[in-house]
Amino acid sequence: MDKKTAVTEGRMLPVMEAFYTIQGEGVHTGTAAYFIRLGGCDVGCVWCDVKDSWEAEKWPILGVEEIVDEAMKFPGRMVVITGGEPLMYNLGPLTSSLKSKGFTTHIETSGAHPFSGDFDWVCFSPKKFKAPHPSIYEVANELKVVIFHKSDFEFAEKHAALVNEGCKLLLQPEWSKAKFFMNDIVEYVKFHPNWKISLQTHKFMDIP
Ligand SMILES: C[S@@+](CC[C@H](N)C(=O)[O-])C[C@H]1O[C@@H](n2cnc3c(N)ncnc32)[C@H](O)[C@@H]1O
Ligand SMILES: Nc1nc2[nH]cc(C(=O)O)c2c(=O)[nH]1
Ligand code: SF4
Ligand SMILES: [Mg+2]
Repeated sequence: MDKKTAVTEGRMLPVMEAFYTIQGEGVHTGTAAYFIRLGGCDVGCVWCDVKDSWEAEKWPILGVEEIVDEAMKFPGRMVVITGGEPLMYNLGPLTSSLKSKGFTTHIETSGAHPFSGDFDWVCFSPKKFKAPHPSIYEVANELKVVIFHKSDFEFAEKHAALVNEGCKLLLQPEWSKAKFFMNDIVEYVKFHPNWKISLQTHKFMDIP
């Protein structure tokens, strides 16, 4: 079997790392989860906290069965597929295999590529560096906007107007600017109570 074709079809994927930890961000903060971090991203966020992931070629190409077998070794049944940008790949085979084994499937995505896969929870974090693909808006369960500049509040509202009504709205301080923007974010949420604050709690806990 040709590896390139298998990756195109989503039967094999470049895996940077996979680890069992606590979901540190967003609506499901505090829940035990197995993270699968796929290699490759073409979005190029200046403040990305996992720039090492960008080059897909650096990471081993693994078969979906092998990826799922590893996940099965841990007691938690929530899987978070992240990256890199996971929607660069066809996530159909990986998510259907995970769901057949009883996992709930979550994704962390910028939405910059067409949506694929069978997900129970979609966390959409749009970026100014590469516009989202229109397919993400109707499937997003959570809109999580990183605040790095004061103009990001307006950017957040622009995307909030495009997601479904039930979509949860969260503002997350960019890690290096968190102290600088914390007061602005707190005041924003106090006066726009349809938004909540998301913190990268795993960084405070010093866990992966
Ligand atoms: C590393 S990204 C990988 C998934 C996908 N590429 C994305 O951006 O959503 C995972 C999450 O971390 C957020 N993130 C990345 N760097 C960050 C930083 N320096 N401070 C706060 N959040 C950050 C992203 O916005 C995203 O919600
Ligand atoms: N603990 C933990 N929670 C996370 N939530 C989203 C993450 C990501 O990088 O996608 C992440 C991560 O890297 N670690
Ligand atoms: S889209 Fe995600 S992985 Fe890609 S550069 Fe931005 S934060 Fe990093
Ligand atoms: Mg992270």
